[in-house]
Amino acid sequence: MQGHILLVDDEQAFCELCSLWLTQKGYSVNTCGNMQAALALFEQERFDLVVHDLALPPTFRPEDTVAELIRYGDTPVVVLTGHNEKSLALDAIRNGAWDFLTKPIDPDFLNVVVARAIERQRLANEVRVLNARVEQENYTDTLGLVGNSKATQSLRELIRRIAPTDVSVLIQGPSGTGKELIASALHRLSLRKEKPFISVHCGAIPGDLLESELFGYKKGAFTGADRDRKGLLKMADGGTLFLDEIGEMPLAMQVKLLRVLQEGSYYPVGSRQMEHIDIRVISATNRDIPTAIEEGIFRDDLYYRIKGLTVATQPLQQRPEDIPILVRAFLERYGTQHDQQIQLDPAAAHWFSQQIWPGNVRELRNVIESAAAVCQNNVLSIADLMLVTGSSTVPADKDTPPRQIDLNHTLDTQVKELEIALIKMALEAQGGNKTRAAEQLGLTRQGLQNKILRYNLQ
Ligand SMILES: Nc1ncnc2c1ncn2[C@@H]1O[C@H](COP(=O)(O)OP(=O)(O)OP(=O)(O)O)[C@@H](O)[C@H]1O
Repeated sequence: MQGHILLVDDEQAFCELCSLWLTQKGYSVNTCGNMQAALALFEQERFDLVVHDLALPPTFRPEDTVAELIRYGDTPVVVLTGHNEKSLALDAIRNGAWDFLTKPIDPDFLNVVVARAIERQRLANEVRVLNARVEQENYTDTLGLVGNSKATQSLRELIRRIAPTDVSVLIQGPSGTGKELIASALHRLSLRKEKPFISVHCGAIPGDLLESELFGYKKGAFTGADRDRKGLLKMADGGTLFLDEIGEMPLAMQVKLLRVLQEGSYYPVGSRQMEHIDIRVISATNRDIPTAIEEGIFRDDLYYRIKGLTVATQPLQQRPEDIPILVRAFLERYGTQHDQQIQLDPAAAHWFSQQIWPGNVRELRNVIESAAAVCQNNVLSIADLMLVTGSSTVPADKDTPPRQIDLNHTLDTQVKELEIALIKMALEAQGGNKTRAAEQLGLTRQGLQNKILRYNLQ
């Protein structure tokens, strides 16, 4: 079939003749005698072209038809006009019609105009598909980083540029904003990609174990060391060592790590044999390291060593335009994993954008996966979201901290509660960075510090 055409004309004999010409050329044709019926059919079926008379019942006023042509959207419309209706034809074209034909219709002319219009529609569809593909690639590229906000776009660009270099990278940002994802993307795009990517969660390994985990040990080095064990540093040799939550590393271990990074060599616990390694170090933290240095819990020399290039991740609150894209991507991933296509109810889609996500992308993803698991008939609804989040109402607005107004409490108490909630939110959103949290709240750093002390929020 060459294309599907909707022919709208109140003259039945003309419709029959025209349909015959077009079907002989391989098109399929539906005819309607008035615009109302045509629009109803247009809603139900997908047409490649509409061929439209202008003087139609009930009013037979061509201007009325011209004004309504817009309702055929992107589908090309060829209008049929009488001999002295040139200005009407021009009006129709101004209103979006693709071309016009003057009655009486010459079948050869009809054929040429219809073929051109259908070809134009085919090309427009192709462009649309290609654009959607490019857009999709922008949203989720090989880095696995979904989102199309300015922040996410810049992040991708930065990753692409710094990945092939061997420079150390410090990724800084709130929890759940993709720091580990970025570290692994940096490795995958680096020249070390064939070698190991070893991830060490510095906050999860107890301080006294961290040294033997990183450096490895010799049999008999301590009670329980019943065999030689290779450390994570050696395992990462030639590849990338990812030091997650480096801000949590005990000070004593920081000194030892600094030495390894400076010298590229170290002794495993209980060994006299020096090991040499060649690693690229990527670190991540949700702490504000300069503040940690001021507080004496992080060494400035180690900071300057690991800092190299700093990549900052933003909380979802600062890039809300990523939320719908992430929701769609996680639903699709869930669907692929479970061989199930899940639709998102429009109210549920709206709900996601209305929420504050302190746990950022991780929290968003968990909520989607839990709701997808309990949803019925493959449609994820508000009720599913309420069920998995334990909420009973939809919060009013994302800028409004969730709280109850209660006339049984004094204004002072409630203002204080609101202040505490806002300060906590800002600190959480800024990964504990007081300077940025103060900026977000419109306070000076000292002003914020005073409130933190007053409300005992340390
Ligand atoms: N832009 C993104 N696109 C797709 N998935 C993302 C994105 N950002 C984060 N995620 C997903 O969110 C989850 C949390 O990400 P990740 O562990 O990288 O965050 P993090 O910043 O390292 O968190 P933490 O500081 O708590 O360790 C992961 O499942 C990750 O795949």
